[in-house]
Amino acid sequence: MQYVPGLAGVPATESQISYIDGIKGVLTYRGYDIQELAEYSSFEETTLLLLFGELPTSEELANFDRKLRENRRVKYNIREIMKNLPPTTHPMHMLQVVVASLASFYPSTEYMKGGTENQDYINDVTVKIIAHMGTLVAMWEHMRNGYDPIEPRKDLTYAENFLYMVTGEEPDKDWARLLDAILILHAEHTINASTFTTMVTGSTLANPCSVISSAIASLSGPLHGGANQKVIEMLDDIGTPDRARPYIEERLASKKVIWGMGHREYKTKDPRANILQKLSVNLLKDKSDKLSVSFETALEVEKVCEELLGHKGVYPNVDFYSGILYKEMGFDPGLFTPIFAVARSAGWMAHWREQLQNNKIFRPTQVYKGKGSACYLPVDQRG
Ligand SMILES: CC(=O)SCCNC(=O)CCNC(=O)[C@H](O)C(C)(C)COP(=O)(O)OP(=O)(O)OC[C@H]1O[C@@H](n2cnc3c(N)ncnc32)[C@H](O)[C@@H]1OP(=O)(O)O
Ligand SMILES: O=C([O-])CC(=O)C(=O)O
Repeated sequence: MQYVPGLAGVPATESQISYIDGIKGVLTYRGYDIQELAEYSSFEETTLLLLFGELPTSEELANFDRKLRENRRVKYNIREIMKNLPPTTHPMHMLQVVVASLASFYPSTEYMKGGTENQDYINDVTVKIIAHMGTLVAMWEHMRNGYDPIEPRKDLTYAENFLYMVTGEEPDKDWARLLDAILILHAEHTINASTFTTMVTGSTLANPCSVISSAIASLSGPLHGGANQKVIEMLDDIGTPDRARPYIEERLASKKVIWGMGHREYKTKDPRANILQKLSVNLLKDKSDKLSVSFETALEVEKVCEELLGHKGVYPNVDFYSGILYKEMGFDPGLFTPIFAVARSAGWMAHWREQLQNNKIFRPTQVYKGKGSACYLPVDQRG
């Protein structure tokens, strides 16, 4: 029996949701190329595609969109739970706690029987969780700064409402479209750590709110979704493009990772990093005729890393350019990973549902390396 660290290359499931070609740099959701979806689809439509496997008809889309809009508002008790968190709570920790607490309001006795026989509960809770994610992140942005949250609106798309709830201003259509594309790009990515967490927790038939809470915890780590905040901190630390090379060389010499670089599945540049880089250029050009210092520094970091790490197949991943976009859009760095979580809730729910269709509890084995047998000695007889 061979142990494979990190289960690298070990299939954990059979899935129909998304596909990666890590050599060619291709990502598809249900067969549709990510570039096309980012350009032409909406987060709402992409979510339906991920959940049900087909692009929806206009009636199906309108129906789903209406349900998402109707489920944006959170219960008073949830708001009270949030009020009692210290304002220093990182938005990812808030999200983990509050999404777990949703289980109190959406208990899962029927679904706990297993299988997918209670399809209404599964569909309702899917909408509830995805609709609530954006609301909770936007609410906390005000609450952690000592202000009352802004109520969600039903007349706006998911991305528009998120922008409105964070800024309190009428959402700019171009920025909402940009955020929509960002949400699509982050919505799904095969069996990454947080999706695997979803599947493991889901396989025990835990309440779906607990399932998604565990996925949020997994995404928060800096080796996974938490890297997007680390990237902007790193770029700020570097300061200017001319300081990139010595900074990278020093980090590599002390065996530290370069944030936003490298990926288990891609041995080339992540296709989403290419798209996010182009979106950054467009946004920056719209705002001024000069690129930002962060962006120039990022380009230099990418160049130096290609030279020093390219032979290991280490190139920019999805987290490398997203922070620059968020920064230009005026989001606080604490919001970067939560925005990722909002988007990824679509993929998590799709995998949770797929797991239930043919559930078998995850219970791998181990290669035991401990003592053969040990003889118990009472504490007063130990040397
Ligand atoms: C949304 C996401 O989760 S995307 C990933 C976000 N995470 C990051 O950006 C953190 C930085 N990146 C990393 O730590 C890694 O690349 C991971 C965790 C993403 C993938 O890890 P693994 O698939 O286990 O790759 P592994 O660590 O084996 O890397 C292979 C080689 O490349 C090197 N390498 C990989 N990523 C990096 C990096 N970011 N900086 C420096 N060296 C790196 C490793 O040191 C290793 O070198 P070695 O063969 O000489 O020992
Ligand atoms: O796939 C992974 O390992 C990490 C991830 O979630 C992504 O890149 O979107």
